[in-house]
Amino acid sequence: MSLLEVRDLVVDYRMGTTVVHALRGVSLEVDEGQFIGVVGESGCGKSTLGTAVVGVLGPPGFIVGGSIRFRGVELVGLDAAQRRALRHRGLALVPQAGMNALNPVRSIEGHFRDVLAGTGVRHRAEVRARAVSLLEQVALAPSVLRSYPHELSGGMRQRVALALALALEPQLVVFDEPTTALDVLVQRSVVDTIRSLQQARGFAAIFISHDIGLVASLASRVDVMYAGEVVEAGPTERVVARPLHRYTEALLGCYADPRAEEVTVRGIPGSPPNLVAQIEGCAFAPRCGVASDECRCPLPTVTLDDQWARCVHPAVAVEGRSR
Ligand SMILES: Nc1ncnc2c1ncn2[C@@H]1O[C@H](COP(=O)(O)OP(=O)(O)OP(=O)(O)O)[C@@H](O)[C@H]1O
Repeated sequence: MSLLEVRDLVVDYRMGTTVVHALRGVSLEVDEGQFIGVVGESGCGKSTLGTAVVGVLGPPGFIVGGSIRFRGVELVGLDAAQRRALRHRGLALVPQAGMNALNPVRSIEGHFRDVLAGTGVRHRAEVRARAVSLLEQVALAPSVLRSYPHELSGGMRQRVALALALALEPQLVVFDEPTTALDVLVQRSVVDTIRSLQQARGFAAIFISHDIGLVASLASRVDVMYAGEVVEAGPTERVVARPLHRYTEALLGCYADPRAEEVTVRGIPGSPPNLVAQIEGCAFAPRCGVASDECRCPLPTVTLDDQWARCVHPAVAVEGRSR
């Protein structure tokens, strides 16, 4: 049994009569201690997936189908109190580094007090000792406890968010674009901290990013999302070196290897589809250079070793093809 099993997850955002179909049947698995990446362009549903998994998706977002099993327990359909209890027993979210990840009028110590209260740690001295130890693990000084979020740099706030997530002693951490708002050097040092914490503590992780290069440096497996679906998945090295789906191929073309002799970066023409409309067949077809009429019909799943994609015209010769 996997630590996390997501099956055919469907999530809509409902605003009056408008419905955005943000997740259109997403399935993925994460094993104990496994580090997976979820990549895709803005608006493809990555954050929706992350918030649904940790149980913090709220109106106007609704799970309308599918299943999320964590350690064999079905999370879909739990009430808020049950979800909260479960979060304190193994699931944590590290959101983007922005100010809104932390309460601007609460000191950092106050944040630790709130989070640790949920784990039964309430005595002031104990809260302080745990917080100092957690801050140390993310390379922050104890004096940070007295600070308010606006007094810290973006990188420091991101480290605080990381320490707060670790306070829950999670078995699975969802990192939602944790370094997007940071400059490149700070980004690198936060990523190094995430990597070494994961190795030391052995938690499983879902690292959400639009940057497939960054994900490749961290995750052993990657799921590529487009328009609310996983369109390709497999071991990261294989997906990066030999993408099957034309969208993954295009996404990889957007990132340059700075060590390459000749650097060419291509954008992807057009933009992702509007998720209000129903989509028939491959959502990437209108932007794909090799699309045909078949791409507007139900799609085959093509496989090569332990990599798969839902694509009519895979970028390399495949071994298997099934409907
Ligand atoms: N609170 C909301 N209300 C209405 N629509 C939403 C809401 N949150 C997300 N959406 C819509 O759901 C779809 C998926 O959004 P989501 O934020 O999950 O994508 P994403 O891949 O995480 O994008 P980004 O990288 O920009 O955060 C988009 O069409 C988005 O506009």
